[in-house]
Amino acid sequence: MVKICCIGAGYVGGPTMAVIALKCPAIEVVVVDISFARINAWNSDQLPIYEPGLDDVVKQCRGRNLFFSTEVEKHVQEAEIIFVSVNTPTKTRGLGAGKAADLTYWESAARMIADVAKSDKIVVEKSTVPVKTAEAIEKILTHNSKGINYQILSNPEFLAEGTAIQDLFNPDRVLIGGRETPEGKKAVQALKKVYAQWVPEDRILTTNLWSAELSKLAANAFLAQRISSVNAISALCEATGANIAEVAYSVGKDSRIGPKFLNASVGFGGSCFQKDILNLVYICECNGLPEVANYWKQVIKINDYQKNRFVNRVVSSMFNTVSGKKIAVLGFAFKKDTGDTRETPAIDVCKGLLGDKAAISIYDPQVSEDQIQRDLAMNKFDWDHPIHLQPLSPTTVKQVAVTWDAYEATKGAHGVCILTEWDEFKELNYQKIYDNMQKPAFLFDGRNVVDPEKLRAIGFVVYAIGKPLDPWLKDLPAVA
Ligand SMILES: NC(=O)c1ccc[n+]([C@@H]2O[C@H](COP(=O)([O-])OP(=O)(O)OC[C@H]3O[C@@H](n4cnc5c(N)ncnc54)[C@H](O)[C@@H]3O)[C@@H](O)[C@H]2O)c1
Ligand SMILES: O=c1ccn([C@@H]2O[C@H](COP(=O)(O)OP(=O)(O)O[C@H]3O[C@H](CO)[C@@H](O)[C@H](O)[C@H]3O)[C@@H](O)[C@H]2O)c(=O)[nH]1
Repeated sequence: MVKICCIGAGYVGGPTMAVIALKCPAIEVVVVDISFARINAWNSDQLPIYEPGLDDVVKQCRGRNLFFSTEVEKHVQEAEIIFVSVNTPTKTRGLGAGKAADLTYWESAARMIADVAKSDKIVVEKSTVPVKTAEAIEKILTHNSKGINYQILSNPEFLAEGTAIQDLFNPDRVLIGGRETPEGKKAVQALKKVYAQWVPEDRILTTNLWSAELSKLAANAFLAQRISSVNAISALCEATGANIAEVAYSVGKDSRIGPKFLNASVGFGGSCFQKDILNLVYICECNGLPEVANYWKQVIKINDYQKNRFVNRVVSSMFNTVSGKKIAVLGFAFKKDTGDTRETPAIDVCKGLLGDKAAISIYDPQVSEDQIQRDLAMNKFDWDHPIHLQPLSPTTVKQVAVTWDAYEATKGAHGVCILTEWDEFKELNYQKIYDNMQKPAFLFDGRNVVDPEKLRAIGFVVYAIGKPLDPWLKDLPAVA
């Protein structure tokens, strides 16, 4: 039986390996991690991540050909193919701080492989890494090789959270980059054979190593760029009376542009877009391409602008102060159908409101109070380190309450901010919410989930990103 080991049992390692195990019953897959808590959770009924469809896949193969273990070295030693899916956060200190990828976890995984391996290995980069990382990994492995042959492949992951299982079952493409030597080509074929169990051959792309590594960064940059483009236009819509939903629909009807990823929002979040663009910017700078670096930097600047703009809309609408006012925040995750809060725009919006001394009451169907408190107390970029290595929150943020019900969160509030597009927020009884709020009652929709006209008919003052402004907001500055 072919044996695969995956180092890193996170949002990528867990679901990808579960799907490989499901689709390839003849392969034994072991996912290993240094975090006992994570592995215990993978072995329990309460998986460590919330992802629609994941429970079912794990239940079908766990204990059959899918295993989760903390015995990292043992399973690395036994495997022929080793996926490395560890964190690659943005560096917080030293050279490239705030931009470059921190490869500490990757390097330590590579050194461990070199230490324990006794047979030839195919080492697969699953984490998102800077271009040329494979060269560095190759050096670590071959300098410590004891005569063992290593082939490094780049096989970046394109799944999105919330739809991971769907994306893995039916990927737009699987990308495999390898060395163009006979051994490199053989390794590419070995990995291709795994995916070919369920992915049509014409969707398995093979390239050289550097193209595969760069394609991942480029794909995320292009996706994020679309969101910043539509968000930039949303500001102009508000200034002119155009409606972003109509503009995005009309623009996306052009088959050269397409309709996806054109939803205006309070800003993009998630552990990938900002981190990967910063990484791309750093690589451009290191390669003497400042113009290219500046071009991509703008995608992040517009995202920051959009989050600030939202906070300023809230504060300026509410008589220029939210001090001591209760603001309900509906949704804290970075998108619907996930409990993940890494880089969620909700963190920046809440911090902005707290800066103006608001009292915040938060409800999210999948995010715990502990997580929210930790996120609001944490420093930038700390959230993408392995959970057990993150600093514990020193104190709780006092002006923040977390509730398990949208009606409780909004009771007695002066304003409501919708920051995640959970489906249940479309179905809330807004009349009931309005009746229990202070007046005038404000609603700020950062995800365009409600119908502003219906809510205005109830009595709310409504701000919705990129939509024609409420008369209340018309003469107020967009950016205070
Ligand atoms: N989250 C996504 O949707 C997504 C999608 C595509 C690619 N990626 C990329 O995949 C990589 C992993 O992302 P993630 O979201 O799964 O991160 P994660 O934090 O959820 O998981 C990473 C895991 O690796 C473990 N780990 C770190 N160092 C280790 C070591 N030396 N040995 C064993 N385990 C170790 C950590 O304990 C953690 O559980 C990142 O490079 C990310 O950019 C993420
Ligand atoms: O039209 C849109 C689409 C998305 N978003 C926001 O953008 C962020 C990212 O969303 P999404 O891309 O769906 O989720 P991720 O899980 O971050 O997935 C991205 O990042 C992954 C990690 O690299 C890649 O694998 C995926 O292909 C890529 O879509 C979220 O805050 C969304 O709310 C918008 O504001 N408007």
